[in-house]
Amino acid sequence: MAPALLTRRPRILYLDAYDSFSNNIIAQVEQCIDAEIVKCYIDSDPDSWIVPEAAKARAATPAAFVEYAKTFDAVIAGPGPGSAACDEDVGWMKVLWKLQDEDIVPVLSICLGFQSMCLAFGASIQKLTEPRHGIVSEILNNGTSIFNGTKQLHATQYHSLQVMLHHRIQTKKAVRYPAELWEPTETCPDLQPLAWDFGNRQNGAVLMAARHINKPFWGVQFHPESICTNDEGMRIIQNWWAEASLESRTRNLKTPSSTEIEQDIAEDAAPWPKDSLIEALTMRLVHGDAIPSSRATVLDVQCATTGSGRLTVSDLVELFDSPCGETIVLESGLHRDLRPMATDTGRHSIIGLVAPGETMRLHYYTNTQVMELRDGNDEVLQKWHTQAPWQCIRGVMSHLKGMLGQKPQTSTWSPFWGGFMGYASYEAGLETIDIKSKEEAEYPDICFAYITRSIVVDHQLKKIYIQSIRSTDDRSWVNETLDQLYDAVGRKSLESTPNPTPLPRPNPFEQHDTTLSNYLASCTRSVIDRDQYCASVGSCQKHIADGQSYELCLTTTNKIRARRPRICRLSRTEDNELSWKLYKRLTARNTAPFSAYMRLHNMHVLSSSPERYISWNRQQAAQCRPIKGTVSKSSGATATDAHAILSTPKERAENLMIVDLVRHQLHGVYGAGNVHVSQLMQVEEYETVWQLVSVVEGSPSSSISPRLQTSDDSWVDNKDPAAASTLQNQDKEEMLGFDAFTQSLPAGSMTGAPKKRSCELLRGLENGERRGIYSGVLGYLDIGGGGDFSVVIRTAVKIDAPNPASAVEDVWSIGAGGAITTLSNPQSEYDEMLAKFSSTAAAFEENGEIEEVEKETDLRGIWSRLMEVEEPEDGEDGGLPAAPLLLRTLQDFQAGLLAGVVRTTNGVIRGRE
Ligand SMILES: C=C(O[C@@H]1C=C(C(=O)O)C=C[C@H]1O)C(=O)O
Ligand SMILES: NC(=O)CC[C@H](N)C(=O)O
Repeated sequence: MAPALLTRRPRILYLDAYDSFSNNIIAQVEQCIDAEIVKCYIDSDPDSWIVPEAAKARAATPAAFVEYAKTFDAVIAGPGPGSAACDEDVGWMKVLWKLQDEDIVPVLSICLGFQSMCLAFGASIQKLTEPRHGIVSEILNNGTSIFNGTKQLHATQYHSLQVMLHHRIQTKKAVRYPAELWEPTETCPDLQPLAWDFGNRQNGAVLMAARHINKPFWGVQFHPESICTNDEGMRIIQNWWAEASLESRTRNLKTPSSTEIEQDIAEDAAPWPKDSLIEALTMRLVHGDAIPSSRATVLDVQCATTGSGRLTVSDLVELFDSPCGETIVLESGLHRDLRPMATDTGRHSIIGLVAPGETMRLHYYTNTQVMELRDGNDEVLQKWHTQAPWQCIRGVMSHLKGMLGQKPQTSTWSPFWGGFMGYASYEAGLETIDIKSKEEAEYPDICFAYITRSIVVDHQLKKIYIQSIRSTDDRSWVNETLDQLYDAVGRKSLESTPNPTPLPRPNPFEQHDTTLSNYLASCTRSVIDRDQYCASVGSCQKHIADGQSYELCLTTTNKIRARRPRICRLSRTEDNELSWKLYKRLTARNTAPFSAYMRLHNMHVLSSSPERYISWNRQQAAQCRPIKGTVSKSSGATATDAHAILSTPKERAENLMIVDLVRHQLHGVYGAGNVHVSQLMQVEEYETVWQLVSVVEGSPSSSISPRLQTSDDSWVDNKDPAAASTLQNQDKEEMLGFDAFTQSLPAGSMTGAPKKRSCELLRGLENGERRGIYSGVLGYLDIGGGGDFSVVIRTAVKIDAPNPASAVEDVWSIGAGGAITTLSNPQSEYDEMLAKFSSTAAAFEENGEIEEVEKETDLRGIWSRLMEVEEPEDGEDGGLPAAPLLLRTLQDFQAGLLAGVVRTTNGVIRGRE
């Protein structure tokens, strides 16, 4: 902690240039300095900020900003997309550098902020030869000023542009004597260099930090807050504050008191939607059209459990006839011996029973901003206009939680008791960051069914929970279902006796079904053209080189078309069952910890996602598990090869950027000191792949209310009206997970960073097409306060034609893509996209073998490069010869293999016969 030189708690203004790392900086500063930090965007109207009354009347002018800035002890000008030379990209930052002596405020500028500062004092901004995003390097500094006492500094960089002081080391690539490195130049006499990076030969010497020689302005080009910057990052902030607070001590600020601020917030934030509306909506959801009894509704969790034996999730779903109608299944993929694929993420499967005529739903459409409450027949009961759909859902969840009565009296816990199951589209996510989608969609952007009856399977304990949260007593249903499942478990066990080994999963590819066979035979696919995709990758890289983005997750929508069987046109049940069969083929071909089947409204969603977006438990501890980096085992790559590929700077940079982005999102909700990276870029071994996975966790701070601290078993229901105000605070604490869920949309691994600018660019690059359910999130919101959502990838989506009875063709959309960085190879990116598409498209192939996809010639490149790889002699035990194998070739090969262009037999690479 830096020495406190001010007699009161200092206030620091954080100017946010719409970066995806801002909250990490704020959290770091809060950990170094006991200060109040106020975050404002670079283009916000100062009048709309929490300002003293006097400043409130003024227009959004630089003068108003100056008045506002003067109320702070210091300012941090943060990083962001774009260029310091573009006024819109830096907003109010440029006013800082012109402050008159009497108004001057100490500033720490970071990255874009640093570039803006240097530009103001004579430097120019130039593109780096090789952009540096997510790259960690050793920074040479002179140990003075903000670097005072620093040891070896390793820091993460996120920049494409650099500051040119026209220093000899930059122009001549040499200095006359070592101390010249730290001297101001003739062009920029006011800027003293404090640090340089020599880590990249192409870029030469890149300026990493500077200070103004007689104004209290300091700046760094690197990111002191990144998870991969070492502890010296903290020391730099402390050093800055030690110098900045000396300046601040001499200033006499008129600062608003914190009660004034709170009042302002309370006045500004219009309480929407009204609590009474939310209550009415919740009642409608819970009671449908039934008239609620006079007593306050209590939702008891009625629950029974039994062993699952050898029953699979599919067996259970079919037992309830769910494939015939609407249903939602969240399935954790299992190994062949029925063990969970992943113990952390794949322990449970959840079947949401959608009762015909009974299950209520909420829909929301981004283009019209209309929300609908629908009844069990999918008819609209009520609809209303809202700009705050998530506030509405939040309110309902909060109310439902308040109605929770008795919890299950079981020794173990099911993560879902009942509540909402469904999805939010990518566009619903975009709306939360103020990117509007005006195009009409044929399906809702948010779709949640209110699930009151559910079956949860704990694959680890081999236990089934049969649960109901109906407002009326549902004991008899629970008991009948228990008997039904008990019998089914017994039957399945008899079927497999006397075979002592576990039953293999049924292979849907071996089961004969004429309708299905004909359907599959009629399938044709259309995949984006290689040149077109590579051109888009090139455009992404141009935007990155221009400093507009650090990483862009480019995607495309591929299609599979099939002739619709007559029987499916005639019978909705048959149509639904066909989707279910396709889902079973998908999970057999591409088993995944976040598989999901959803038939609701006009949507058929078949998902085999490997990626968790976010989960949070009932105590509000959240976990995100971003994946960036995959190596397929079937390529013949050994664990050593996988580690080698996944430790290349390209893969690590991709992963690091998303880890920092996810930390930023969680910091925004959980606050400084409560966000931890519990796993950083570890290679995890799965059944068929190695993955580079990080785990970022947010936990409620230790000051949280005792109610949340209690274990589930000692839950104390707090309905005492006297505790109302405490409850209001508790509401915030109890919805932390939900808030992290909504405030992190759209999922960062599908956008890139910085999120907002990247999403805007991607819309242009993807021709403004909706990504829809693909790229969205799918999962559940539990009435007990928890939740779990996957990222919707490796997923096929079909939307019913307006008149399904006469439609002759089914169109399945399968989105696929990948993160593009400056180090990406466009051809390999196409192959990677194709591989991801094919992992899902495989469900639509007749014999389960992957057919050659369109544009055969496209794949020749991979093959010819593979040919350069030494082939094992005939009869020699295969395995890829590791030494001559270029990493790039291995990646391409892997993509080719997934795409079905190449395959291995005993580890020896073969072309298609
Ligand atoms: C875009 C997709 O996947 C995303 C991109 C990944 C990557 O670039 O490595 C990995 C997992 C997903 O976050 C997709 O599967 O379509
Ligand atoms: N992280 C940043 O602030 C980046 C600044 C600027 N857009 C660049 O790429 O150089």
